[in-house]
Amino acid sequence: MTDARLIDGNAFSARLRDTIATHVQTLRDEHHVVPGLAVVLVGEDPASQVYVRTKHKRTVETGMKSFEHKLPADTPEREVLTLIEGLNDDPEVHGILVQLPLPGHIDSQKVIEAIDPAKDVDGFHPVNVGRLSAGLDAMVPCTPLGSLMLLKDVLGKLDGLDAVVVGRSNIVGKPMAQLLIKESCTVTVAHSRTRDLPDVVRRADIVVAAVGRPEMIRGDWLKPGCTVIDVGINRIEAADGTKKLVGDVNFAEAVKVAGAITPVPGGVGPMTIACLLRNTLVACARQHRLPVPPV
Ligand SMILES: Nc1nc(=O)c2c([nH]1)NC[C@@H]1CN(c3ccc(C(=O)N[C@@H](CCC(=O)O)C(=O)O)cc3)C=[N+]21
Ligand SMILES: [Mg+2]
Repeated sequence: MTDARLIDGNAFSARLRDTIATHVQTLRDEHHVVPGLAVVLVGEDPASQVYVRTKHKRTVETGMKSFEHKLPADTPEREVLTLIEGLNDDPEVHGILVQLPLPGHIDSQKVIEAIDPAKDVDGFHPVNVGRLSAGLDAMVPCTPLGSLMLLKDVLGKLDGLDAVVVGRSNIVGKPMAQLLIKESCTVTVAHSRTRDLPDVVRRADIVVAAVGRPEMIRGDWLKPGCTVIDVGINRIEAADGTKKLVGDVNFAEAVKVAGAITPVPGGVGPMTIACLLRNTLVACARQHRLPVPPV
């Protein structure tokens, strides 16, 4: 069999960012409104610093305003909550993202619930979680939204397909399952306690891997021709001592069996950031009661 088609998240996200930039320009020219995204980073986690820098760069490139708030690791929880209250009230800020994970002394759920649901571009606030599960207009979490865009690009209509989501996190697994249900897939959510996981995965036309375990999903777990979305981003040490980035899927094996697969890096990661910009644009249009651009 020929190798799987590579799903190019870099190229897809670049096109999406171009489309978003066009709508940002229109908002500016016709309505004198500039979408603004505030990113809050607490502490100095090196991976988080890289992500926040990339988000800032992409936000500015797209023509939006970027407001970065970098706080020391020992910032008291109440100071973070006060900052969020200020951002909620700031008319220049349409989207608020608090980079996770937060330091251990801060209750992440409390911080998430302090964000105005209309500005919750991560889609983590319980109001947005509930709205998504009820099939209402919601801010949809960026990684699942980007994953769905890639799936629709590869497969067209998804209805009737068997989808297995491996991982049940609030950030990826659960919202991914909601989106796939909405697309009329038959959805299974597997996790660490699932029995006979390889057999469960083998039934899937669509596999979404979001477990955070490097290369856990093996090639012989896959139905030939299936579509694999690898959400994992794991930094591991290769045999020769160098650091490398791998997903939750054993790519070398999976590429021989799957019909299409996302690489790591260059798959879902860049889609997450493009969807963050998309959500900020949508949030801005809604807050100004303007038509929501079709992105
Ligand atoms: N409130 C919050 N919202 C998030 O959306 C959020 C978060 N916290 N905490 C951390 C995770 C992770 N995340 C990524 C974003 C971009 C890439 C990305 O651009 N990856 C590139 C480069 C990877 C690299 O070189 O490190 C790629 O996969 O090709 C990856 C991961 C957003 N997250
Ligand atoms: Mg915590």
